[in-house]
Amino acid sequence: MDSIKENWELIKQTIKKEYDLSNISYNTWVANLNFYSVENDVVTILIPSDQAHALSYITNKYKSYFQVTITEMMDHEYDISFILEKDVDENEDSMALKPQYNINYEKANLNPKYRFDTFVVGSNNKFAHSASLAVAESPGEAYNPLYLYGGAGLGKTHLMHSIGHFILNQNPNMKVLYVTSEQFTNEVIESIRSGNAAAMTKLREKYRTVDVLLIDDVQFIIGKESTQEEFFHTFNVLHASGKQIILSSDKPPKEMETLEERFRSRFEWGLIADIQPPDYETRMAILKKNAESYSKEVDNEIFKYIATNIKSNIRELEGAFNKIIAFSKLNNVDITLDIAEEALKDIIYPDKPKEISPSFIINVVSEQFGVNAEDITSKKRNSEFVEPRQVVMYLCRSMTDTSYQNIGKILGKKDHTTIIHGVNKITEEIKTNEELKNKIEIIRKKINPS
Ligand SMILES: Nc1ncnc2c1ncn2[C@@H]1O[C@H](COP(=O)(O)OP(=O)(O)OP(=O)(O)O)[C@@H](O)[C@H]1O
Repeated sequence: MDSIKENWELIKQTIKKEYDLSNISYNTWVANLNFYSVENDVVTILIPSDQAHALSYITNKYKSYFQVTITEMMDHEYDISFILEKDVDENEDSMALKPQYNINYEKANLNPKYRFDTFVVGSNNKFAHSASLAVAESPGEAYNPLYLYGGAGLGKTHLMHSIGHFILNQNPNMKVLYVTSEQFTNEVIESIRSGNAAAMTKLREKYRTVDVLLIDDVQFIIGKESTQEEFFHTFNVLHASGKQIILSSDKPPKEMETLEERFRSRFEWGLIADIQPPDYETRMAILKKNAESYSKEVDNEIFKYIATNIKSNIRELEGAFNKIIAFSKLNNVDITLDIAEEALKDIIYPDKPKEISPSFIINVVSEQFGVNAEDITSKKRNSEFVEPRQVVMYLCRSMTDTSYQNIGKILGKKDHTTIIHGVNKITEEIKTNEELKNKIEIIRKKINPS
């Protein structure tokens, strides 16, 4: 049997083919991964040091691909572990710390794209950005809790993840944990439902032993009785022991009508920082930064067109740009102002009020499910893409006037019967599946906060 090392390039190519990876995904994430060792049936793979921020992303997304492919090719079961190149190069003494660093990164639940160096600072978010940096530099000391608030799609989540990455880079042994309030709620409900004391103890251990806890969209926890009670005690334990808490919400504490006084006072202990909608210059800068990963030159007029017409939500701004790119690729045309106008005609109506577009729905759903928008509109049948795709079908029907035929077209030329099936499937599923119902509710609020 040939060794894994000798077959390394073949293994990677097989993964590309079998899992239908685009050239961009393959070149960005897989091509640079090198074989390091096999010991006790564990294959260790080297990640280049300049991708340190992507360790947890690569592990989450590609570990199983490598495991299945290598096991099948070698006809022997292997486990997979990833290690950063720089950790291997360093001397023996410091190696003792490194495995912990890897584990901490994997557990932190951070999106590799959301870092300080990919965050554009403008007058709208300057204060929140400085406060986040201050907290990242001295967790537990500068401001505790840090409470970030602002409208939908303005960068709260991006800043939270940036703080997490920064802290882990500076303090590899710190335990950082990012969760959405939806994840937190589901875990609390699950451990209560199990009726098992050990499950509750495990949950408490998970949340009360971290050094940095980041909870996104905390407004969704407020009012949910047992979840908010669990959150309250977690908050107290962490705060009392000087651990850093970072929260985000759509409103400042004083404007949250149903917020009890005990929460309000705690949220106000540290620093409250708001993020406002971006001004024109910041919108242009974000669009240009976003376009850096696109291989072709884009005329400034296109950026101006988007930045002039989409003002209040950065998720929409990015979605509009992605839509123009997709439109030009699908129709095999260059990007001109006419093409941009055509591509965005369902988003930008010159004189009509803004409507909710299917592409915006796809964007929000993909973010909430943690998958790429292009996978939702692809033909891939992997289970992780099927459910979000059906949720898009369901929301397009219930939140827009788009016909079954058009939803089918938008979702990669699917037949209208597939769309009807998807819509029915979700309609039935949410009658019994609380978790999915909750998730869809949050997505709805993100799509249409009013
Ligand atoms: N200042 C910025 N620079 C670069 N990208 C940004 C900036 N602000 C937001 N974005 C991008 O906009 C998108 C939406 O941002 P994010 O998810 O952080 O918003 P949010 O405020 O958490 O929204 P929600 O309340 O709906 O969850 C993300 O892709 C994020 O990377």
